[in-house]
Amino acid sequence: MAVATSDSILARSLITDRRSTNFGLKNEVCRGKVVPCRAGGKVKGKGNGRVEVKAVVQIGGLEEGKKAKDEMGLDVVSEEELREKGFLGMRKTKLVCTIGPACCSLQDLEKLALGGMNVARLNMCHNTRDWHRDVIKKINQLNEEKGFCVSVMIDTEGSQIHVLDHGAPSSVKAEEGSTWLFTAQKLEGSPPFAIQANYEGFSEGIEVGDELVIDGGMASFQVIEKVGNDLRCKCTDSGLFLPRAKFSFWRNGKLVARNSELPTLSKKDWADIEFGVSEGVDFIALSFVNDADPVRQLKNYLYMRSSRSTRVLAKVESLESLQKLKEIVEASDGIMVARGDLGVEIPYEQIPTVQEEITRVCREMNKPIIVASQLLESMVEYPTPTRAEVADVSEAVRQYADALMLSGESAIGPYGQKALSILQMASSRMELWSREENRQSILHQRRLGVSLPDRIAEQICNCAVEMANNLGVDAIFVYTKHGQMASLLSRNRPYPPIFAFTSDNGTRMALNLQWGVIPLLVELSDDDMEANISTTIELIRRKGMLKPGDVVMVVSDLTPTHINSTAFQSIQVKTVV
Ligand SMILES: Nc1ncnc2c1ncn2[C@@H]1O[C@H](COP(=O)(O)OP(=O)(O)OP(=O)(O)O)[C@@H](O)[C@H]1O
Ligand SMILES: CC(=O)C(=O)O
Ligand SMILES: [K+]
Ligand SMILES: [Mg+2]
Repeated sequence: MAVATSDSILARSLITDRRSTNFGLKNEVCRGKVVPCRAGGKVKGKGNGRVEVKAVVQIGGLEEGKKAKDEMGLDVVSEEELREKGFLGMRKTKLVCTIGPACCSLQDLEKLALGGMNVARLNMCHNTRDWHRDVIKKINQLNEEKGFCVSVMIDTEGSQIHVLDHGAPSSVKAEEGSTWLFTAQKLEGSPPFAIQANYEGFSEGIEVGDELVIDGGMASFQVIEKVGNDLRCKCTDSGLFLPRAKFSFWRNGKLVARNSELPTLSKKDWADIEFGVSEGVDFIALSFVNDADPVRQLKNYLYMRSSRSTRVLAKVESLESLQKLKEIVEASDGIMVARGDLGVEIPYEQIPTVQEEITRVCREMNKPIIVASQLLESMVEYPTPTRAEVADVSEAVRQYADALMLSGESAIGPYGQKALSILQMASSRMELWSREENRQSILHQRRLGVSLPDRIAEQICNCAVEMANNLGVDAIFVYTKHGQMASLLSRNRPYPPIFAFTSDNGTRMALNLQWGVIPLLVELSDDDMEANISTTIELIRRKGMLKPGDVVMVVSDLTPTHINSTAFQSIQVKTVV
C-alpha cells in the first residue's frame, strides 16, 4: 500500500503505532508527475497489529467463467490508474470538461475520457440541440463500447442581460471618451458605436450617472442620457466587447441588482431541460439561480417525470444567490461556483473568499461542489498555463472542492487535452501534499442528520474515515443504493479511495462528481451483505488489484428486506489473505 512520504505525519503515526513500518511510500517525482508507489516490504496480514473491527475473512476461490470486466463494473480509466499508481495514488478531485467545437469528435471525446474527464458539460447557450444530442450519443457510445464512465451535464442558458450574439466571433473595441448607444432595438448591419442588448427591459430603473460595466471590468461606461429605453453612454475605461459580453450597472459603488426581474427558467430553458431528460443526462446545472424556488421546481418536475436519477446543480453566479446560499445548497444536489458571471456581479477581489466559503458550506451540508471558470484561461490560446493559474487550480484542490471544470480551454481551445492533464497533475500533487500535511484533520463536520438512522449513518461514516486514516487501510468499500453513505464518507475526505458499489446506474453516474468516490455498477443482493462483500472483493482481487495483505474497510447501508436497516449498518475491516 502507498501512504505518504516517509516523513509525513501519517507515515510517522503509523510507524509509532508499530502497525506498518512497511507502509512507507516514496514519491517518485517525474517532470510534472507524482507517482506514489510502494517502497518495498510486504504487508503482513493478521496478527500484524492491525485492528479488526469484525472478522478477518479469507477471500478467494470464486469460480472463473464470467467475464471479470463486466462483473467488476469498474471503468477502464480508474482501473488503469489503480494499476499504475496504487490505491492511494488515485486522483480524488473530479474533472469536468465543457464540450465545444474543438473537442466534439468521437476521437477527441475519447482522448478527454482517457485523460480523466469524469463529467462532460454541454452549455445550452451555444450550438443546436442536434449538435448536443450528437455529443451525448458519442459519450454514451464510448461508455458502452470502451468501458468509460463519463457522466453528462447540461447547463441551462438562464436569463442575463448581455450583448446580442450576432454569431460574429470578432470583438469590438471601445476607446476612452467615445460615446455609444445601447439599445434593445434591432440594429441593421453593424453601425459603429452602437450595441444591441438581448433584453428589452435592459435599461429599466437605470439612471443618468450610473456606471455600465462590461464583463465585470472589460470596459466601463457612464450613462449620460436616457432616451426612451435607450442609453447613451460615454466610455470611461477603454476595452473590448466580446461576443455575448455581459452588462452590469453600478450606482455609488454598489451593483444595481437586476436578476430578480428575469426568469431563472425561461421557456427555452424548459425546452432544454425537456431535451436533457429525454436524452437521459445525469446532471442539469441551472444558471442564474437567485433562490431555492427554481431548484425545487425542477426537482419536483423531474420527480413527476420519474426522472429521479437526474441530479440538479445550482450555479452560484449572482449577488442574490450569495444572499440565499444556504437555502440554495439545501435544495440542490450540488453547486457550481460559476466564477465567470459571479465576477460580473461582485468585485473580483471577493471571488477567492466567496469561493472558499461556498466550498466550506457545501462540504458541511454534504453537497458536491464544482469550481468553474478561467482555471486555465490562458490555455484557450497558449499551450502552457500561467503559474498563477496553476496556483488557482491548486488552491481549489486544497480547499477540497469536489470537482474542477474546464470551459473555453476544452470547448474552443486547441490544447484541451493538455489543459485536462494539467488539472490532473495539479490535483494529484496538491492531494498528496494535503495528505502529508494531514490537512484532512482540520475539517470540521457539522452534524447533518435529524432522524436517528440518518445520524447513525453519518456517525458511522465519520468514524469509518477516522479509522481508515488511522489504520492506513488501502481502500474503503461501500455498498449503496442512492449514494448517501458514499457521499457521507466522501465528505470526510479520507486518504484511501472510496469504491462505491451500486446496482443503480443513476447513482453510479451521480457519484462521478464526488470527491474520492469511484463508482462501480454491480449486481448486489439486498439480503446477503456477506455475499456482496466477498463477491466484490474477489472481483477486484481476481483482477490483480487487491493483493494478500491489503486491507479494505467495508461500510454498508444497503437495507436488507428482513431486518431493521439501522441494525445492519456496519463497519468491517478485512485483510485480504
Ligand atoms: N457547444 C458549443 N458550441 C460552440 N461554442 C461553445 C460551445 N460551448 C462553449 N463554447 C464556447 O466556449 C466558450 C466557453 O464556454 P463556456 O460555456 O464555459 O462559457 P460561457 O458561455 O461564458 O458560460 P456561461 O454562459 O455558462 O456563463 C464560450 O464562450 C463559447 O465561445
Ligand atoms: C460557468 C459559468 O456559467 C460562469 O462562470 O459564469
Ligand atoms: K450556461
Ligand atoms: Mg455563467
